[in-house]
Amino acid sequence: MKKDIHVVGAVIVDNGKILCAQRGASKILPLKWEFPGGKIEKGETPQDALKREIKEEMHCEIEVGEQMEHTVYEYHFGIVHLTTYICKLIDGKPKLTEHVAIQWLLPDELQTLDWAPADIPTIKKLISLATHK
Ligand SMILES: Nc1nc2c([nH]c(=O)n2[C@H]2C[C@H](O)[C@@H](COP(=O)(O)OP(=O)(O)OP(=O)(O)O)O2)c(=O)[nH]1
Repeated sequence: MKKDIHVVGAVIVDNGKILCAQRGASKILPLKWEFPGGKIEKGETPQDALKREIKEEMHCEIEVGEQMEHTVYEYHFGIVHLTTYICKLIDGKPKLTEHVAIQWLLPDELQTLDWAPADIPTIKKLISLATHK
C-alpha cells in the first residue's frame, strides 16, 4: 500500500501577488512549482507545521489564515494530502534556500508555471476567486 503523506502549503499573498517556489532538480517532482511548506510532524497542528516550515525554508515569519483547499493526489511515491492556507508575511522577506527559484505572480499569471499536480485545485480556486471578485 502507498504511504499517506500529510503536507501543508502556504499561499503567501503580498500586494495582491502570490509566492510561488520551484523545487530542486534532484528532488521528487523535480523543478515543479509548489507552495512553500512541507510535511506535518507528529503532534503539530497544520498551522504550526506551516509556520515552522516557512521559517526553516524561507527564513521569515508568517501568519496563517483561512484554509484555501484540501487535495488528495496519488503520486508514484505515495498519496499526498495537501492542505493549503492563505498566509501573510509578518516578519522578514522570503529567501531562497531549498528552492531553486521564487516568483511573485498575480492570480491570472499562475498558470504560466509547471505546478506539482496536487497544487492544481488550489491554483484553479485562486484564479476563480480573483476573477469573480
Ligand atoms: N511543500 C509542498 N509540497 C508539495 C506541494 N505539492 C505537492 O505535491 N507536494 C509534495 C512534494 C513532497 O512529496 C511533499 C512535501 O514534502 P516535503 O516538502 O517535506 O518533501 P521534499 O521532497 O521537499 O523533502 P524530503 O521528502 O526530501 O524531506 O508533498 C506543495 O505545494 N508544497
